[in-house]
Amino acid sequence: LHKHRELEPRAAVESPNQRRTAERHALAPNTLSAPGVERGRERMSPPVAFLKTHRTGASTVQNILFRLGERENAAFAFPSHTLQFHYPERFRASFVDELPLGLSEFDLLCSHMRLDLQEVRKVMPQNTIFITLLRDPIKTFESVFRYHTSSVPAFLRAHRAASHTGRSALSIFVESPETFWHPNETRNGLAKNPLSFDMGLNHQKWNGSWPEDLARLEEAFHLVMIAEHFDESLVLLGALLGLDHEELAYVRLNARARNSITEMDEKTQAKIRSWNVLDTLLYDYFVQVFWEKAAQFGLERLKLETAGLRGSVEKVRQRCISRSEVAPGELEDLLRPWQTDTATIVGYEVRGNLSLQDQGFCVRMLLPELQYHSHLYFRQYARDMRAAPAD
Ligand SMILES: Nc1ncnc2c1ncn2[C@@H]1O[C@H](COP(=O)(O)OS(=O)(=O)O)[C@@H](OP(=O)(O)O)[C@H]1O
Repeated sequence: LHKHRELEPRAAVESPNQRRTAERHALAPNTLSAPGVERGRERMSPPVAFLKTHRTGASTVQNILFRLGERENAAFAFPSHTLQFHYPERFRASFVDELPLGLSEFDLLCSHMRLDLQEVRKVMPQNTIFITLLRDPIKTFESVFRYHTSSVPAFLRAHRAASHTGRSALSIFVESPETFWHPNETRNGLAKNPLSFDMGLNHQKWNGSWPEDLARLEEAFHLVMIAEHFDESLVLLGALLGLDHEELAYVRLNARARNSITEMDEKTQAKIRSWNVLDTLLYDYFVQVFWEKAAQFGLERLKLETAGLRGSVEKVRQRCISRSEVAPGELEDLLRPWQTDTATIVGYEVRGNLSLQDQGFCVRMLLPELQYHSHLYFRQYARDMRAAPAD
């Protein structure tokens, strides 16, 4: 495997994201790879398009898919620039990088985008499995607000208005969101119904086509996972993709430190719900669809499999992690998640004295998105991921 390449993201101004050591890390071999997998393609699973929604637990699912793709030497449909498909623009097939030399189709797509189903279908093979992940809209919004405060104009205004008031920017925002939010302003997609926005729906207001749009999404997606039933969701994902418990085992990635979570009283929660009413509609709809799928799978079987998966998750934690919820400043570069100026994202310390094989397995399990993406991108194209084009 190539050496992990350091990246200089365009916006790397905050010290928590700066590479503080000159150390370069080689990723130890992927223990789950069959020998020689670097050369030949060893695809066993169907092609997958994973719509990576914001602040839902999607990096954790993406990590499972990254590991799957690396193991099987899959061709990733990566964005041509950065980690995201020109977000928050609506996805277009032209945002995808070229097919790797000698290949005729992509196998996996799992980077952030605003969905356009027809455009994704132009990129992915016909038998692609479509999956995504939704989270309780109140929790999602609180997380999105805190994490993306500086990059979403409406949030930034509320943040400024809150300074010196002793109140949270979130409570000030939801008290009168229209004061801070302008419908035509770009980069405000996440400021109202972020889940619906990512799903490509009209996220500003309900209209007559909503029921039809929801039904179309239901038809298109083989599985809409639910973060509140994360393990059950993974069991259903495993059944779709033919993955066993060890392949589905995960650690919770991209989580905020406790002091970066805004406490919400009931009034604030109710206001968040009403500002994001379309997300509630979307979420409730797919929770119901989820339990229909679970019933088809068999509820007793689901319970058993979930317990089995949890056992594997626990084993992986024991095997790989020496410390959890580690502050970014204490993490080595390779394992430090991307930070924003309004949220601290914690990570993990990998156990010392691991065999080379275990190191390869464990480091991949804990790799934050940027590091894993750039590793896979380099592996696929033998060049570094491109920075965002200049405006
Ligand atoms: N397994 C599992 N179950 C439940 N919740 C989980 C899980 N994995 C990650 N998380 C929580 O998801 C939040 C991060 O989401 P994303 O990775 O989608 O964020 S991002 O959009 O890629 O930045 C982040 O939420 P907050 O900590 O509330 O911000 C994570 O804690």
